[in-house]
Amino acid sequence: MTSINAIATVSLSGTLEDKLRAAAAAGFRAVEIFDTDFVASALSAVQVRALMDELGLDCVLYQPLRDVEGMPEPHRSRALARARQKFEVMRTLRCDRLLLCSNTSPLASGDRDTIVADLRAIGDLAAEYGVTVGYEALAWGRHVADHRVVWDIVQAVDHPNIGILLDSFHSLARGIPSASIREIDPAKLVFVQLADAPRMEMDYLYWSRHFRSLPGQGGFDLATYVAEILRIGYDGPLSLEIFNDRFRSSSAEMVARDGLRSLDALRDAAARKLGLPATMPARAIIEGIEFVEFAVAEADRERLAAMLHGAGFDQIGRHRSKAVELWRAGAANFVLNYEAVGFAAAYRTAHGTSICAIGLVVADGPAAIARARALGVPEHPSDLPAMPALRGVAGSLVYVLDAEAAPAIWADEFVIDDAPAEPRVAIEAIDHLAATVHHDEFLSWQLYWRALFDVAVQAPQDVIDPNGLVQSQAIQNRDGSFRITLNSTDARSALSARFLSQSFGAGFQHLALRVPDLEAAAEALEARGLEKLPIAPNYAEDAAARFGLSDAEAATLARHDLLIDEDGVGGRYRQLYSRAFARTFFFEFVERRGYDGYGAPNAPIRLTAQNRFRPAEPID
Ligand SMILES: O=C(O)c1ccc(O)c(O)c1
Ligand SMILES: [Mg+2]
Repeated sequence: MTSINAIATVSLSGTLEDKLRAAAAAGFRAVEIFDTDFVASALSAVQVRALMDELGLDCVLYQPLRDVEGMPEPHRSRALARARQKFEVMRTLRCDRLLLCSNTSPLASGDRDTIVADLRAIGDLAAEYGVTVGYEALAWGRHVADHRVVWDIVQAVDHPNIGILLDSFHSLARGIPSASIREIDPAKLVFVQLADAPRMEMDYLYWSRHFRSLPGQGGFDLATYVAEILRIGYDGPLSLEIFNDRFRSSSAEMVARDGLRSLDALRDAAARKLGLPATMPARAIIEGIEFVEFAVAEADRERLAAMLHGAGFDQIGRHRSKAVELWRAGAANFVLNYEAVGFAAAYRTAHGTSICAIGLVVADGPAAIARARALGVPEHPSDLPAMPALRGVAGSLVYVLDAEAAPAIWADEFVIDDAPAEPRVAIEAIDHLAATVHHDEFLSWQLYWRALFDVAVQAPQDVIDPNGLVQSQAIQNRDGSFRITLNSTDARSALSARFLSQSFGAGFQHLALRVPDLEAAAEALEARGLEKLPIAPNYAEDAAARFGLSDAEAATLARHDLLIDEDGVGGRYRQLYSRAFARTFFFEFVERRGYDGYGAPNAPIRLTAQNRFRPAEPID
């Protein structure tokens, strides 16, 4: 089985030197050098080779050479001259594979015999330098845009120095069946480039150059693609070639680290498809959210207690030895941590009163931790051996509770009071958590959840905030008992951006609680003093017309400031929002009747309502 992981320099930000250093620091031992990165670099080929020696990197591909086959003179001779010059550079770099991408020039001939003859000429030249050329079908190639056509041409060329190069983006963007890879002779498969991408309706070139992502961050079935490649016996490098606008402005170290993690997770997924022995435990099955932990500043104690009370929670326990309280409503547990030292205290210092950790119940706790280790996800020392902690992308913690051990934690750690006399709001459980993350880290968080846990993603949503566009991605387990949405924006004044600056970093901005009947819950919440988010009166009239509501139903929406959505196939969702605590987090109450989404059409209504409470910008 193949084992070399590589990354193309084009995937990483910075100068060529920055890119090489980041790749090596993340643990890569091999890279593809992107032609423009080298041409633009202040380093000579000799210096690049010396740096790679110092960093322990091999150059496994130089790429691309463009617009060669089918060109009329004088372009044909020029193309051969360019090829020779690249072969000279490659000799110094000690690189023996070159990527030739299919011609996009309007001058190019589609005549098959001409293309075959030109590839033979390139092959003869490559032979002089001991180079093998991999011919790649660009999805937008002028005459060759499909790897099946490339394979047909490569067979006709029949030259020892000319083979096929597969790039998952070009194959999967065009919907070419992965089973077609079985036709390829592995001895002629020169190299494999991998990229994922979100599914979009867009021309191939623009989609490829701006929206590629790491495997596990998009919508392609890369596990099947790689399984087919390994099935035919390919044992060369698997290499990430990611053109992505976010990555161009992100930390090269973060992208390189995520890149290696994504390849390891992908190899694992492909091995499972092939029934090969696994190298790490399977993605962990999440059974639910056991608790959410708040780091609370002493000064916020009363205000937070009032808000939680209004939200239907009661304190039902105290920690046996720490300044920690347990608040509960139904199956939703909130842990309020007032400790002066430790993780929560440090988190509070950095972010203010906020959600600092979540506790997830997984089917097999030790296996989940073993997988995290295999993927290089850092652990955080935990006081409780039964509850190890993983670091989330932005520093909050994910406690991992084994399903067998979870029920014991409360009675072991806490003195539990009798049930309070006041009737509670009929809260069932935590429905979902909404995380707001930095624009740069949006894809990193996605990979984190998708590589570690057995979750699926819904289609990404664009949400309109009155002050800018927010991208939202829902992630959930199979039975919907774990749901999280990731939200990010680069619009400075959007609510989620203000949350990031107000709370000094990414975190959970809102938490949704599921109730069986939102009208009854609204009455109970109002009786307990919940401060609701007022919704514009225009909304109920619009919703009544849109969903054919009775006058009574519309009046209920208006009276309780509810939002409603339907999925058109019988599913219905109703929502009620609280005001925010200290401009940082807020609650949502949801009634979910056969509905699997998050009320995305209502997000602009809610965001506009929240915007009314936005404090005036300081004048500076
Ligand atoms: O977008 C491009 O031009 C381009 C270049 C080289 C590649 O390997 C590729 O997949 C795309
Ligand atoms: Mg490519």
